[in-house]
Parts: sequence; structure tokens; C-alpha cells
Amino acid sequence: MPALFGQLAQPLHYAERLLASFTQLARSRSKQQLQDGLAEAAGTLSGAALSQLYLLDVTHTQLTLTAEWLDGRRYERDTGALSSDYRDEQLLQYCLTQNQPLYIEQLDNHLYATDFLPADAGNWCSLLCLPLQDDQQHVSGLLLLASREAAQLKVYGDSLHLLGNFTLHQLQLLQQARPEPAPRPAEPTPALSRSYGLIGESPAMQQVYQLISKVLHNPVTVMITGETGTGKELVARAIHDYGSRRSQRFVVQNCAALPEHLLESELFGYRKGAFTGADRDYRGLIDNAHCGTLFLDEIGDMPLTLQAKLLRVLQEGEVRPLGSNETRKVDVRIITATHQNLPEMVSQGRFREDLYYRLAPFPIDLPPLRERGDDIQLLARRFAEEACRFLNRDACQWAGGTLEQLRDYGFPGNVRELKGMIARALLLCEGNLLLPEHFNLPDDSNPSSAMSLRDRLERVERNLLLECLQRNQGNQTSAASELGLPRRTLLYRMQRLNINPADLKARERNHV
Ligand SMILES: Nc1ncnc2c1ncn2[C@@H]1O[C@H](COP(=O)(O)OP(=O)(O)OP(=O)(O)O)[C@@H](O)[C@H]1O
Repeated sequence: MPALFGQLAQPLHYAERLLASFTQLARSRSKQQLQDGLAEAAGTLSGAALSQLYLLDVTHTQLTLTAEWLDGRRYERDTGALSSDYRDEQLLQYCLTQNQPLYIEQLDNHLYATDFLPADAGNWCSLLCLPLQDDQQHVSGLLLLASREAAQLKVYGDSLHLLGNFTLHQLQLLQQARPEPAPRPAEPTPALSRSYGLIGESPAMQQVYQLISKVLHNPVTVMITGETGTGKELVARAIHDYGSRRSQRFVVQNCAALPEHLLESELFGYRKGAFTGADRDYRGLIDNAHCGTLFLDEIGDMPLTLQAKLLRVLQEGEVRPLGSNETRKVDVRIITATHQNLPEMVSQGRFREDLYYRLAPFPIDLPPLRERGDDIQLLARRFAEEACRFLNRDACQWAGGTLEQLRDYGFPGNVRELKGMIARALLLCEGNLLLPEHFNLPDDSNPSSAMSLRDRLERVERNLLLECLQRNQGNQTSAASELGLPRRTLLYRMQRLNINPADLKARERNHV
């Protein structure tokens, strides 16, 4: 307690008033009453002319001014005039993203934009902004004090921070007890409200957008998984571009692209003379991404020795360049991506378990394109429009059945494959009419040239026999008996279906 009130002129008196404010807030029965109550208490306790409460919405993408206390009374201004998105308010954004109190004794309006302060109420001099955390310790709002003269607002920081957090807790309790009706969405289709620059409206992609919204303002380490070409890098960029670090760097490194020693010096940097050829100091990518985001693609390909070094960066928040005895503190948000099955790699000792758990507290799994339903048509149309614009061509037309055929195709290369297909088709088509033949879809998606029934049945039978042989460690006698066939029939079918021991080995390898 002394640390809370130590610097105040009348600590006991202040403590009594603070206690009364806690009690008052605990009695509040509505959200607005609570919010106004906090703004009033903060203004009255500190003597600051202005106090404001800002809250983040559930998706943590918008910051709204929810209560304001000015010169001893509740202040209501036309909030429509104030952006409900704090994106442009750098002081507020700083406080939210750093999760640190911000105290400015002498506001210099040339240095700081303060459009969030009521301009018609005089000139503002000192400011204290406190990030507030919810029960899960996530930053969920800001409590702000401002005075017109130079004032030591800082001394109220700790106690008002406690009061603010208590208010958030009470708000959560009220919400649980009596959920208030959701505000009317501004847009007609709320489900499609935000896609962060990605194309897709399917339920699978809506789920991805929902997950993205959760991590924009929370620097949790994210791991993006999904087949090749599903948009993993695009999602990583979206998290950076729409999140609180957007004004800082987004640094990308593909871990499969470089041999171990190069990847190490690229990521961690080196000092002059660290190895032959190191003729100058070199700042690594981790250092370069300080305050920003480092996207490590194909993390499953990172060699084990580097995994240990990366783990240290995550645990200690510091990086040590090659050839240096000194470490440097870094604040980097790490996003990783992989198309590999990392848990399986962990069980095989090919990926460190401790690193895996550090990297994957918030996984986002991107669905393959074939599971996104009508998104295929939507993406195809959009890509074609973009390409026509780029090529300075008139908008193209789609011949009947073309989009339907695309929808039926499996797209092993996912969105990247579709994008490439559209670009190629536009070059092939004449008169801007896209026809099925311009897409050169593989046979099995084209009903007219589909595999015959016989071929399909043979494929099924081949797989059945291979599985059975594998279960029986290649022993043909046991496999034949499990299948209820004479051994010579099995041998005949194997010969007919072109099954040999090499197939079994390849299959075993794929299953490891
Ligand atoms: N939902 C989407 N909307 C628009 N474009 C997309 C979408 N998803 C992917 N793309 C495009 O598809 C291409 C491949 O995307 P990206 O490189 O992000 O995939 P990836 O999963 O990281 O691939 P890889 O596994 O090969 O690294 C890019 O051109 C990207 O712009």
C-alpha cells in the first residue's frame, strides 16, 4: 500500500476516497453506469480536468470512447465526430501495444497528435494513459487523464490502474449475468464484415478471419498451418498489416531456402571476424524485426541447432549475433508457417518439443481450397478481374459450365494453383471468353474423360492389397489368408496390378 500512495500529499485521505470509489463501482448495475462511474472517480480522485475511458471491442480491432468526465461533469460529445477506430491515434496505440502506462508531463502538440482530447475545452498540458487488462490479462481498454496545467498525474497511476481493472472485471461480470443485446451491425452482412484483404466468404474462411481478429492486438506467437498455396504468408501479412505493429517492419525468412550456416547468420547476424568472410558487422533479421513481426516460413525445415537458438530468443527476448559475447534485447512478434505435421516431427525427434509449444500457442489452420465451396468461383472471378485490369484488357466473360468445372477440381496446389491457372487461361482465351478447355484441368476432374470404372476399381483393389501386405510385413502367405484368397491368386493379382516390394517400402516410408 505505501507504494501506491507514497507520493501523495494526503495518502490516508486519498486511500479512503479510493476505497469509496471501489464500493461505489461495485454497486453499479449497468454497463454505462460503471463506465461513467470510473471516468468520474478517476477525474475526481486525481483532480485532472479530463478523464476518459476507452474500450476495445470483442474482436480487439476497434477502440471506442465509452465515457468522458470533463471539469466535474459527465461530458457527452458527438462521438460520431471522433473516429471509433484508434488506428490513427498514435499515443493511444502506443499504450495498447506496449501494454505500458504512458506519462507526458508537457504535451507538445507539434510532437504528438492529440485529436482524441476535446479541442474546444482548452489547451492540454499533462497526460497519463493507463492500459487496462481484463481477467485473462489481455489489454482491453485505456484509462486516460489530462490536465491543462503541468501536473504530476503519474502518482495516481498505480491506484487508478487497479480501479480501472476492477471496473473491467465488473463489466465482465455484468455481461455474463445479463448479456446486453449486441449493437446493430453497421454493415448488412456482419458475417462478411472483415476479411483482412483475403478473398473468401466460406464458413471455413470466416473462422480464419475470426481467429485473425483475436491476435491483431495481442502479440501472441501464431503458427499458421495448411497445405501449400493456401495463403499462409498472406495471413501472416494480414496479422501484421491490420495489427498494432503495422507501422513497423514485417520481415520474412523461408527456413527451407538457405543452408544451415547461412540461415544462422541471416537470422542472428554476426560480428566482424566471426568467420572467414565476415568482414563487417551484420545485423540479423531478428534484430531488424525489432518492434515488428518476423515471419518464419517452412519452420519445419529449421535445423535442430538453430531451433535451440530460436528457443532462446523466445524465452529470453534477446539475440546474440555470431562471434559476439553480448546479447541484445529484442521485441519481436514471431509468426511461423508450415505445411508439415510438426507434432509428428516432434514425436520423431526431428523438431524440438519445447520450441513447438512455444511457437504454437495460437494455431491457425488454413483449409485447403477444395473445402472452401463457392470461394473457388469467387477467387476465380476476382483473379480474372485483377489480371484483366493488369493486362489492360476488357473484363472477361465466363462460358457456361467453366466455373462449375473449376469448383469440381481438387486443386492440390490450392489458391496459388488457381491463380496461375487463371493467368494462363487469360493468355489462351480469345475474345475474352473463358472456356473449360482454357484451364487444361487434369483428366479426373473432367467427367467426359474420367477414369473408367474398371480403372477405379483396380486402384481400390491395389490399395487394399498393399495395405494388407504391409500389415503382414510383406508376408504373402499371411496376407492371402487374411484376404481369404489362395496364395497363387494373390500372386496373380499382384502381378496384374503391378505391385512389387518397392511399392511396399515406399508406402512404409510415407507412413512414418
Ligand atoms: N484467400 C486468398 N485471397 C486472395 N489471394 C490468396 C488467398 N490465399 C492465397 N492467395 C494467393 O495465393 C498465392 C499463394 O499464397 P501464399 O504464398 O500466402 O501461400 P502459402 O500457403 O504461404 O504457400 P507455401 O506453403 O507454398 O509457402 C499468393 O499469390 C496469394 O496472394
